[in-house]
Amino acid sequence: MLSVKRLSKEMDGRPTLCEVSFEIEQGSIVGLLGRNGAGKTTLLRTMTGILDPEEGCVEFEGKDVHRFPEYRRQFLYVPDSTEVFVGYTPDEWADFYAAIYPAFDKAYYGQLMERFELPRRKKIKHFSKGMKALTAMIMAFSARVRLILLDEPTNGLDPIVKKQVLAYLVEEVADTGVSLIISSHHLEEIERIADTVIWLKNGRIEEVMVLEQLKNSLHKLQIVFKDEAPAALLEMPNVRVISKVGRVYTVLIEESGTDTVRLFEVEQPLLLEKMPIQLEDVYVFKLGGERHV
Ligand SMILES: Nc1ncnc2c1ncn2[C@@H]1O[C@H](COP(=O)(O)OP(=O)(O)OP(=O)(O)O)[C@@H](O)[C@H]1O
Repeated sequence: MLSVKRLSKEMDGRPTLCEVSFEIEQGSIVGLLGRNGAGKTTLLRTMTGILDPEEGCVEFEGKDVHRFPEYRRQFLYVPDSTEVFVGYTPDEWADFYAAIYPAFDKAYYGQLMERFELPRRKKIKHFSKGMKALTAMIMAFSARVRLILLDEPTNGLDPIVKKQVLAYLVEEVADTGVSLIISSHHLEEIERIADTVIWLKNGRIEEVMVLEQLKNSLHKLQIVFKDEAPAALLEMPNVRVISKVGRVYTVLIEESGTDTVRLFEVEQPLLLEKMPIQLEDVYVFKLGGERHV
């Protein structure tokens, strides 16, 4: 549906995005992860046409969105702040979007505002941070676009509102087939909802991971050996020891079957427990140790 092709962008003369390429399929949720300054916002702003790339392009169903701006009406960028709209009421914001996005669904907008108990005629500047974030998302989903780009949508939200927002995002994707790209620093949030994760580092894609596929090819074991730990097993190329606390080893094993896991069982350890795989484990295994974004 959307292809980002070798996108490069400079900010203030400094390379900020370098040859970034990936695809987004209909109905998918893509997590965009990276540390502060990795280039996430610049990528989202370049994808939506707010910024022009130096090199490369963004194609929506084969059309270059920088050359054919009308295709940008098929997607919508939700920045991490709603400052632009603080002087508006939600109803005025909805009118503004309805003028830009031809499929804006006013009835749906009304339903969602009611569901989340948000006032429609109060100025946004009097809203709390959580209310502002929810309103921005409601506007985006009411626009009935094909792709929504969310820049740190859960930033500053309390845990209850955060949970509500994440559940709502998944529900929208399931109901409408809209695609989402969500930038975040939070592995644990993204892993709950994304099907693909893109790691951005210094403006470059470090890794694109299809989560289900990866989680199925990785095993995590907690093991306590009877005697000496078998070095030959722990040093196998598809095995990585991620921690050793006393005699307790936590290891990751990459394989689609269970042959290596069996080799550990043959050792008859005192304890061998299979643990659930988390996105952080995938990151540690693939990218080696740098655990925090
Ligand atoms: N308007 C701008 N003018 C100059 N440099 C900029 C501008 N916007 C971003 N940059 C630079 O581009 C780099 C990437 O910034 P960007 O905001 O895209 O990163 P990010 O991954 O979204 O970071 P964060 O997680 O902190 O929001 C940074 O080095 C930043 O200083």
